[in-house]
Amino acid sequence: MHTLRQRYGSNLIHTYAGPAMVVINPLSSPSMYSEKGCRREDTSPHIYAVAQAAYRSMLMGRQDQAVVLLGASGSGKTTNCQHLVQYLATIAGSTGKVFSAEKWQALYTVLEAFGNSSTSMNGNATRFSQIISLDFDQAGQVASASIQTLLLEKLRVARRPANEATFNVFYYLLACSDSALRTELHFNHLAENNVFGIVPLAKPEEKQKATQQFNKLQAAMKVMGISSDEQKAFWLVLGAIYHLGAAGATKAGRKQFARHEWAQKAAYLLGCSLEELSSSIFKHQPKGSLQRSTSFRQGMLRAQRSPPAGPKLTALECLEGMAAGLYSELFTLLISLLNRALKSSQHSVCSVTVVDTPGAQNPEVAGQSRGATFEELCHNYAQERLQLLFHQRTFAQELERYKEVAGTPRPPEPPPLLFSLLQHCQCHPQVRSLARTDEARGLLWLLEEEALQPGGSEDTLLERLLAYYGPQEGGKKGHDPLLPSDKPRHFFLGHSSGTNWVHYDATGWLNHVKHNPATQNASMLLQESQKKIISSLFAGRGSSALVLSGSVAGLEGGSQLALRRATSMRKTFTTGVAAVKKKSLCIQVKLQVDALIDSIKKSKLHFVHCFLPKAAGSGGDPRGLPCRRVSGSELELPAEHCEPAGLMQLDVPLLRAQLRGSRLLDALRMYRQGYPDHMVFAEFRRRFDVLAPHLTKKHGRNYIVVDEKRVRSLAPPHPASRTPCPTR
Ligand SMILES: Nc1ncnc2c1ncn2[C@@H]1O[C@H](COP(=O)(O)OP(=O)(O)OP(=O)(O)O)[C@@H](O)[C@H]1O
Repeated sequence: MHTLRQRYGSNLIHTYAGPAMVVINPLSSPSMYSEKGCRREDTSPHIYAVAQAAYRSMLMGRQDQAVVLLGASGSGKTTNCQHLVQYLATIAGSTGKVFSAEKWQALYTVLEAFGNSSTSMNGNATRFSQIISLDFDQAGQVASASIQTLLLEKLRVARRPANEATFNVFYYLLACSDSALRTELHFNHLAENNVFGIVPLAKPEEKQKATQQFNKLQAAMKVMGISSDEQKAFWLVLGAIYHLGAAGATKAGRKQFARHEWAQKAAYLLGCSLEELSSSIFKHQPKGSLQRSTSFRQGMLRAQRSPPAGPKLTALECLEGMAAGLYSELFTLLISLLNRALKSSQHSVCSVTVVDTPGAQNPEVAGQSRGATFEELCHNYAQERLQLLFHQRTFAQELERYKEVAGTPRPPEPPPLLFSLLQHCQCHPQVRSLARTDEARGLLWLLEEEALQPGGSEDTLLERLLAYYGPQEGGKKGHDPLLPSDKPRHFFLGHSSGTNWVHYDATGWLNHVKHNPATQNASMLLQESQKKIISSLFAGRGSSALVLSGSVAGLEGGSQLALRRATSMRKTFTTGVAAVKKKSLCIQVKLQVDALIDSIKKSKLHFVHCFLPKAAGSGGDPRGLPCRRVSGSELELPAEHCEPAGLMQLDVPLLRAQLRGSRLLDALRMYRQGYPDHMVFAEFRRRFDVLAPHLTKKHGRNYIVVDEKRVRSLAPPHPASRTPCPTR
């Protein structure tokens, strides 16, 4: 370890913690870990070491492996994933050399363009969950690969929190320097207003960078085998979404476009008439004058027969639904084209899967005064479920083992997780009615019920939620996972075992989760396009099993192993609750996370915890922060290598909260009792003591005692102590 630090400077503060690993900075050279078969204890704790451990375990046991990355938004999960995949591909090599480093780089360039955007917590945040699987042959070489994506934040294309951006690709396209393409997309004259907030970058240097990014994206798509005609189809649909935003929608009276000239451009790019476009967005039904294909008309008739329940959607919500639908279709197509480039007919025996989801979201950590959105709730829910998986593998299974070892003290059970509050439903899905009951259902279920109830509102939703899970009279203080806020339709949820209190704003959630027919009509519009380059790409997609309720992409299955994974995911969507409720948007969120968990739970799991060293601050780009990552040597190097101000950049309470929320100390206690490996523990303590030197003291040689009272007093304040709660 010492040698590595001398060679690579400011890179290492990773440590093993029993079955999991902490990574605060992943940058290092693959050559350090170049031997395929190194044992874990021979290598320094590092993201490459995780990759190597998974690879080695797969080779030795012929068992599928999965690496799951956990942590807050901006803590470096995606960056670590990229290092991990690139490293695996490099050390394993590939059959017939079909997977070059250039190909992996191209894959990530394309994914980042279409799936990332700048948020208050991360200047390049991933807005979808991805499962990347590398399938290996008998000789341990990469034979094939595949990607599945879920939980795409598709509404971001039309609506998002103030000061946040839409998907990167829009800025790249708006800055493209190809004049023929600009003319074709009607980009020579841009609108002054855009209801989706899609506007070109203002600063010349940003514009120039976006132009370069667009060229890079085109090159990457080419590397991934996406032809220029296929690329053109992408630009046309993205251009149409931009023009729909410029067209806007009426605020009152008849639902229609506010500016028809821009809607006309959108219709032209999509290859349909203005009337067809307007009908599919606002009327959801055909007019007698629609002359086109019967299937288009039949689809509209289907929509007419099953009108959405509850209060009507506004014209703007219909328009947003169409934009989100178009983008979701485009993203699904993209993933399927990427899989086309990754698949091969080579026989594979085992796989290593890497799971990257958007990190835990908390606008307050980024200095934002707004409440968190429904999308942020979904990402936090996925993080809670992955944490639960960590909990099950780290604690539940270990506790079982302890029971078998006589005389071994039983380690404390960690506190319950929040996830049950979010998804809980006790009754059988087949017989569950949608009528309100006194049953303590989870937030996602309650949200769905209230959205379908006449008179349902965010207020009734919160009333019920607080009645089931809020503070009770005589209940233990400080143990409630849910707290009321003094702002209407706001509430607090204590994520990560109460170490990350998120203030949510439920305003508009009911309409948000309502069935929006315009979103579904998007796929039909693309399939029926008069532009062949569009219709040929999308034709047949709606009826095929490529998309599950528009939520999971990449289920084509190129290899045998990929087919197996796809089958497992499909099963999640067709059995139990899913069979009855897969059309419900709220339940879909749960099903998507179920599918994600199901796809990896049979594998041997490796967890990587990534920590954010410092909050992004008030709306700033975290990449611009001077001391972006904590590194071992920043903490330990002599003064000439380490600016004292650098140390001041560490947000120690934030780091402590993440450390507690990750349950790593619990895991360590368990690990110490189960596997007394003095070296590992001593190393962990040496590195992390700096975060809480006064919280730990040594008993005997190597036993850690955490003063829980003191830890609690140093943790971020409980929201109840900051906000007066009138209902308490
Ligand atoms: N070790 C590192 N050193 C310096 N910068 C880093 C490091 N790791 C990541 N970054 C930068 O920090 C930013 C956030 O990283 P990344 O996008 O990987 O985080 P994330 O956890 O995946 O976030 P999200 O959950 O929002 O997608 C990126 O711009 C990345 O370039």
